[in-house]
Amino acid sequence: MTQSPVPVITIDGPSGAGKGTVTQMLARRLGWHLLDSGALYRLTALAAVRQGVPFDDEPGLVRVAASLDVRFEPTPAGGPVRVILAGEDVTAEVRTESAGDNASKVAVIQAVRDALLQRQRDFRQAPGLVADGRDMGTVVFPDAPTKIFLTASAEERAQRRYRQLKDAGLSVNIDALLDEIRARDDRDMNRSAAPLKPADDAQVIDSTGLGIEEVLGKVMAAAGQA
Ligand SMILES: Nc1ncnc2c1ncn2[C@@H]1O[C@H](COP(=O)(O)OP(=O)(O)OP(=O)(O)O)[C@@H](O)[C@H]1O
Ligand SMILES: Nc1ccn([C@@H]2O[C@H](COP(=O)(O)O)[C@@H](O)[C@H]2O)c(=O)n1
Repeated sequence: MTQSPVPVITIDGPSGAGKGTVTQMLARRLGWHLLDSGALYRLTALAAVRQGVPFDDEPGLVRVAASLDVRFEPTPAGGPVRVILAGEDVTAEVRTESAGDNASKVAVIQAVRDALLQRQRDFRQAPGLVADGRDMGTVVFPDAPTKIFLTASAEERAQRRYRQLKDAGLSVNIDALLDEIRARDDRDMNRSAAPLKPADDAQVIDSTGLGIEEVLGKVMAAAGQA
């Protein structure tokens, strides 16, 4: 008898749409594993900077991506996962705006994406996986039974990021954040390698004006888990 594949819920969408937040809440409620695929691109860029590999050195970046020495360590009481790169805790560094921007520069290279593909697929473990990214439904898990494309207006995403950074005690400028979000959207949507777009069979959820619990409810309903 053939075994049915481990279920996957993919959550793709642009930066600041709430993918990470919803993915964490959903994975916790279902007791499933979680893949933060953006972290792998952020870590590739960070490791490249640390190893002195320039972003136009494609073979160098592929080497860095293929040999990433990373561990994701859950914290007690369901706090944020700690990210350990080559033995060093880089949890805060990997979440900065510049780490996200650098990630989107290395993510345009198809060979870098190829080097990270199997590592992402290895997260598919029983009882299930919730996977957050840009190409989870289109490339990494094309057979996922539930695909969500979570979006929101660029203005609202910039506002959310503004509040997040302000709450973290950082000095930020809303217009600069909006420009950065638009530039990242443009790079992610218009690259030739796995561009950001909804899979043909994705359900699109626009979270503009919706609270986090409301969005979670819609995602769970779409996944048949309500
Ligand atoms: N529906 C919502 N309403 C208000 N704030 C939200 C909502 N969803 C997420 N947020 C807040 O917006 C910020 C960005 O959310 P999150 O990190 O989940 O986005 P993301 O799509 O994973 O972004 P990225 O791709 O850049 O990692 C966080 O501070 C989060 O708490
Ligand atoms: N599946 C993915 C995930 C991410 N990227 C690129 O990484 C950047 C950072 O992602 P975050 O989700 O952590 O903000 C993102 O802007 C993409 O360029 C990707 O290409 N594919």
